[in-house]
Amino acid sequence: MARTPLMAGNWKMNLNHLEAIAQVQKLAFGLSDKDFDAVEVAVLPPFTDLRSVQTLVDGDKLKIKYGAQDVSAHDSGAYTGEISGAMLAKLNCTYAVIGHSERRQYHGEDDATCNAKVKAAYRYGLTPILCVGEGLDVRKAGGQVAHTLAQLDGALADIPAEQAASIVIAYEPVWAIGTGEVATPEDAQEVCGAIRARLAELYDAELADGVRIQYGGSVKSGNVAAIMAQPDVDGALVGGAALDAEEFIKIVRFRDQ
Ligand SMILES: O=C(CO)COP(=O)(O)O
Repeated sequence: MARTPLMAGNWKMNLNHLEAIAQVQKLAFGLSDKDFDAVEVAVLPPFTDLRSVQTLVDGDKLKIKYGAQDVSAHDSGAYTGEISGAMLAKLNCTYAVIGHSERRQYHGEDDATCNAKVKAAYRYGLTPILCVGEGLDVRKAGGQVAHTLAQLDGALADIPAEQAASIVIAYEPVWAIGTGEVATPEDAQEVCGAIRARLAELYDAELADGVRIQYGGSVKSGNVAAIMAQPDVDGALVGGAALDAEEFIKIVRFRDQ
């Protein structure tokens, strides 16, 4: 099955709502219909930017998709500081990132939390971008596949095939995030291939064949082509390089690099 590559910019805690408007305008100006025919492009701004991004995307009928960097596991109520799936759906978000390593590391999110958030995303029609990946200790011990697949199993517990068919998985080895140390294309393929094989076991081969698996961790215009050449890598989840519109556009145009 031909999987449309997904290039998504995770802005993390960068760019206020005014800067977000400028950034999306730069992307819209720089990208052409030809780009959007070949690649799905998404931005994942902070919550406070989403309304501005929605207004711009709707008003100018932009083909850029957008989503949130997290979603609450709860539907509504006394959860100070949380943002619900219903609120994100109301903003026409397509995606919700779930289980980013920074949420796991700094906010105590575990696989059960991720599972609850995946369910919450699907309750409101949001597509999860589920992040998985090992830290340096696990990598040094050669445990990257087992570790990453255990995260996948945990987050997908009780998720039916109708829902899992649309999920996006982002393999982000923690040691490669923001470090400038990119995984080799072979490293990325090893784990992304194992993720697809596990999806085939958990569901079936056809479903696994259709799911997009991104690589994330120090992706730049200079390394994206080699990573995208791997058979089981269907896109990139880009952090730092997504804050530079020109650089992100080059990443979208990975075939030209
Ligand atoms: O965490 C990431 C994307 O979610 C990757 O970040 P960097 O591209 O800055 O390494």
